[in-house]
Amino acid sequence: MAVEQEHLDRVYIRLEEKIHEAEFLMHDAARLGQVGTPGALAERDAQVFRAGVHLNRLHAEYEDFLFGRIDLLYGKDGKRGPDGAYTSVEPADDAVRPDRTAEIGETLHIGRMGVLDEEYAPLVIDWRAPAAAPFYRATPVDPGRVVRRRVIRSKGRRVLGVEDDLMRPELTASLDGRELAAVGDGALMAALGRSRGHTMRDIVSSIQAEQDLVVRAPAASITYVEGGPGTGKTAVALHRAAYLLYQDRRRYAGGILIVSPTPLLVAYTEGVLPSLGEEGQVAIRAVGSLVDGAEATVYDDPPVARVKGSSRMAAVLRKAARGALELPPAAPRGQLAFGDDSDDSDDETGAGPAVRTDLLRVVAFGRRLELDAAELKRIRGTVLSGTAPVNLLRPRARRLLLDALYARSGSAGRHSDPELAAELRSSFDEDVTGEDSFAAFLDAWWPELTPRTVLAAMADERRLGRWARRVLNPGEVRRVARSLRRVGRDGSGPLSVHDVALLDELHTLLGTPARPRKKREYDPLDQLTGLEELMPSREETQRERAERLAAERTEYAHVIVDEAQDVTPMQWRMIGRRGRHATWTVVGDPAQSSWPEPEDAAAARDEALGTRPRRRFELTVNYRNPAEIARLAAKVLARAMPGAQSPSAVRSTGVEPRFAHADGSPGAGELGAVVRAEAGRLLDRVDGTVGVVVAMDRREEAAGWLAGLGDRVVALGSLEAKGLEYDASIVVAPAEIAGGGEVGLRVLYVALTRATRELTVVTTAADAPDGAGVPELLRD
Ligand SMILES: Nc1ncnc2c1ncn2[C@@H]1O[C@H](COP(=O)(O)OP(=O)(O)OP(=O)(O)O)[C@@H](O)[C@H]1O
Repeated sequence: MAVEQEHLDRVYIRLEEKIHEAEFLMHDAARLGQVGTPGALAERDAQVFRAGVHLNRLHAEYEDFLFGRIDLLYGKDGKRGPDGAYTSVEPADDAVRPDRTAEIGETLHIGRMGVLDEEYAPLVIDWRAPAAAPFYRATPVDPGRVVRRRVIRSKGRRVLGVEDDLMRPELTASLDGRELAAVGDGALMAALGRSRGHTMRDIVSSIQAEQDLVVRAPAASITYVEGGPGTGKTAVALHRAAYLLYQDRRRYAGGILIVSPTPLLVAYTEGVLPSLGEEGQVAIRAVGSLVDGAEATVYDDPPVARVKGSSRMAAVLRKAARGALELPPAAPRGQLAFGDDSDDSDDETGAGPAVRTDLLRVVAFGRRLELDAAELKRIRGTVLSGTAPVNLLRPRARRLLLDALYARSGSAGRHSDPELAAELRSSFDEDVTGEDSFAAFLDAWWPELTPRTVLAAMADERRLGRWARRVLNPGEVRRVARSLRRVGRDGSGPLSVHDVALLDELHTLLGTPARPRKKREYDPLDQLTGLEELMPSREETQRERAERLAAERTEYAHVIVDEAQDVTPMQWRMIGRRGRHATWTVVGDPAQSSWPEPEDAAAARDEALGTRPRRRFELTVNYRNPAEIARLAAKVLARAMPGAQSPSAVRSTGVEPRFAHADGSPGAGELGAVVRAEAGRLLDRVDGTVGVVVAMDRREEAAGWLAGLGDRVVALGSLEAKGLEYDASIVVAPAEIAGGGEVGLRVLYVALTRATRELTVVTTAADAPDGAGVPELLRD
């Protein structure tokens, strides 16, 4: 420990120097700004940005900066990489002497960022650098050059402990003339046993070999990862984002999108790796928040979700996008820009006096001209025969209306000279389009449609029935229409996760019409130097800038999909549009899928991912659940997916899951009272969090049961539990969560695999517990 403490002291001295350097650069930049030439300003801007990023990174990674060390044999060749470390993976032929003794040729410390000393020798190697890979990859079976791997636990500037693993225990190796010793008994167990808080912790010090292969897989194609609960899929996906950014910052300046199933999981994982947030390249978004300005806040019932998520909806929406042109003019057709209703307050909402759309009447060249309903229908049909987005077809519709009016006017054949004819035509057009009635007609007859208004229009069952003819059955139409009443006539009401994917599809079908650019606020400085463009506004912090950059992006260079087994076909289409030119990492577990039609989803996924080659990986070890909990969960897995392999749990706590029964008797036997008592018990037994998982329709009730127990305990619906973890969990009424179907069993499997230490199952009569309290679903 003293040896590592000494090294850590040197590292922190160097870090402080680097922080001062970055601060100095920022001040220096401020002086540059006073010179005032555009060149100096641009340079200043870049310098401030770079120094700011660097400073942020130093501050963000400051805690527990150093966490590992490897002692290596001499390499095959003497080549060194840019970080000063030898590059060879294999030991030199004579590195091990015939008597099984060896000399340590190189010692590397691994940390959150690379740090060089004054002589440019590596003090710390960045965990994402190639030279750090052996720290994660080496195993006694395949040690490469690694003789000893050491995990260093520190808090701030103090080394708290070291844990060694010998990768070549058969060797007697020496370092600086002294024999290499091994201390402690493994770092992984220490990491796994720690209690959980409300946010996830990174695993940089203990990434395992099978996980490291995924983290560092080349990004040229699609990286496809499957693994059971707790195998580290989410953790690995996040570390992979950090790795990709480190490895090729320029390429991923195009952005990395991480799609997560719920806002709860986003909140849980967002802060894992500070280096992810720093330059706005990485956006972690819930699948219900992928469309700007739309935020899913409600859940659809499973039968509704099943229709809305199905790829059949794409056909319905195609019809709806076109059919919505025929909405009665009195219907609200706000000019809400897609996903942004903030800057259009002065626009019409269309609620004014109704304009007839079955007759166009104008006066041009002194004559009254009319197009009747049949003619208008023909014109609309011609325009819609194209495949372009509906809103972008409006100029064409306008042109065809003018053509038809011109033909009616009898002016068409008046001039044989083409130039004169063209002149006549253009003055005719001017005459017509200058009339308010023409503009009003066009607005009513070919309104600018927004995704929200079309979605709102689908709440009318008869109308939706027309649009969904031969695609949805009447029962499905009724259910979907009914659920959409929630979004209100103008579409501004609450949305479900599935509605958001529909909005995105509609956005594609409707298109965003070109708008005149918004005038910028007048700034006298603009005219002098173009300063506004060059300067990050002084009030905007690094973080805000990052968030703004992320928000403005609509396509990404790499897309990571977490919990991919739950992504519906319509969601795959939405996510696919954000990664048309991207490479992908897709992680999931079919055994945890709450989506009932896997084939439909697989087809949509393949469409989104395209034909790029896929590299498949499997994670096989459960790092979350102790064996006692994993064994119980495996029983549900056997019912949900007969023959599926459960991941093996790495540790055991000796504490078996507990069963408590609520028999419905007043007082202590009532469900709420039993759950509350069990929650209280678990809060006493663990230091960290307790999650109480209930069927979706019991969420509010459950929150009431736990009132006053503090913020270490939370109630959540079974679909919200996805991806989360707690020190202890209570699964309430398994039969209710499973709800009688195969999908429900998979949801129950998710619920049972959330705890890192203790699990309590509370049963009701519907669970038919046996003499030992074990419910039917959890018996062999
Ligand atoms: N190598 C590791 N070292 C330490 N902890 C790890 C390691 N791998 C995973 N873990 C921990 O195990 C837990 C489960 O990881 P994670 O949530 O990424 O699993 P998952 O496969 O996404 O699970 P689920 O399918 O249930 O969502 C987390 O607390 C994570 O930090």
